[in-house]
Amino acid sequence: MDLLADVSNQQNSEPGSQISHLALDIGGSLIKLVYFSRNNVSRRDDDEQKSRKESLGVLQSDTSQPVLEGRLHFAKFETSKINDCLDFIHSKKLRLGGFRDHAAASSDKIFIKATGGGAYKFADLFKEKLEISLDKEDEMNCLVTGANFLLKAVHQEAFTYLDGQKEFVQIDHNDLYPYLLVNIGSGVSMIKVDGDGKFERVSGTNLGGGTFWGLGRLLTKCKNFDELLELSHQGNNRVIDMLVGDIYGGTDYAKVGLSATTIASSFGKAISDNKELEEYKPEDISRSLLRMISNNIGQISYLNALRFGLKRIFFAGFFIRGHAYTMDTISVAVHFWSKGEAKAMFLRHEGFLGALGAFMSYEKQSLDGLMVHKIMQRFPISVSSAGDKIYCSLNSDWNLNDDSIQCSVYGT
Ligand SMILES: Nc1ncnc2c1ncn2[C@@H]1O[C@H](COP(=O)(O)OP(=O)(O)OP(=O)(O)O)[C@@H](O)[C@H]1O
Ligand SMILES: CC(C)(CO)[C@@H](O)C(=O)NCCC(=O)O
Repeated sequence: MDLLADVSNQQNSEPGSQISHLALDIGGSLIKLVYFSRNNVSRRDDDEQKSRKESLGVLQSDTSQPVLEGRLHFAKFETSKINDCLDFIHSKKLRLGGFRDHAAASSDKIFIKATGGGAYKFADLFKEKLEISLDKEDEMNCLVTGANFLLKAVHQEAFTYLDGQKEFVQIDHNDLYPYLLVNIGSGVSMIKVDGDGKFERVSGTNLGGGTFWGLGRLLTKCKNFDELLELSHQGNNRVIDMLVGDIYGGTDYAKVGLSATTIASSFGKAISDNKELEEYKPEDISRSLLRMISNNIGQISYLNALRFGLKRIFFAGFFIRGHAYTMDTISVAVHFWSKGEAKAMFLRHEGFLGALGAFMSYEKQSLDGLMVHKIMQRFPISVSSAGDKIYCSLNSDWNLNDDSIQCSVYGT
């Protein structure tokens, strides 16, 4: 099996770099891409590498030399604009990140790892437009692989968010499992994770990110997702939501633990307001909608955690978008229903779990003659069983936008 980048000297759009290992996650709303572009390492760069290695905290006794350096890139496209994605792959020559399977009947075929429903739906399109065959990886398996990798390999990956306070969670590798992974994409999957490759999709809900964006677009005329999310900042959900206090004449229903400000019925005020849609502010609609979806997901997640006795729930998926109000609502729902027993946690690289999982599935294939068994940030990882390591240093905020991280590969 050859990685195309190993056998080709073709240029790509970044001078001095070569693409290897492109992986795709083609979902109902978004296509996510992860790819590695490497720079050739020359002797001249030795000093720079040494200082980088030191800054990454590689042990002084580790005398290994960097074998290659490069960047791990992340990009996303709306699935409805798949042609933009195909153009991107073409223009950046990302197809070089595929591989040829010599064991297969026609060894001239180029394969790219792909997951998500679109790996099936758009397989013919990729063949027709880019002459690429998609090597399909199971979506849930990729999500779990991506989540386990991030939780184990990336420092300050998981955090809690409550009352506007973000707090990073120290992950104990020996005490990570079991946990509930809630991936909020177009729809929502809830997966009980018991170990590496050990998981079960225990539940899901069709009220997910697609519902928020779809209903929000119809009700507010917003043109893009971020605009809708932005609107929710300025909105007041109490204008449309019917609160316990609205029903109980301003008082709590204390006997069953419901405060006057608890939402009794999302959008319930619209029943009796006698107002037309145009009379509601789009920002109030957006806020109510965001609260409704987030609350519901938080509640179902908690119920599933309860069902299996899980204390930790990790939320991921591009719906979250690192958005304060979304995370706060989910956290409050989990806290409220579990009476503080269960903990909602979020992942900095929320949207790329599936794509990273597909990317990791290349790991048994050669990269520059090496076997790459782990991609890891310096922190706080043990030596990989195969010996070869990639250290990644993260730049500060790449979870929110398309970005890349610096990686160095050190053979041992
Ligand atoms: N720029 C954007 N355009 C569209 N949706 C966005 C955008 N940014 C965030 N979202 C939200 O993220 C959701 C998609 O998340 P994600 O990419 O994790 O799922 P998906 O893989 O497309 O869906 P599924 O796994 O259900 O097939 C959208 O439904 C929307 O709520
Ligand atoms: C169908 C998938 C798995 C596609 O990613 C996702 O959109 C989802 O989990 N939807 C929810 C389906 C349900 O369990 O009701």
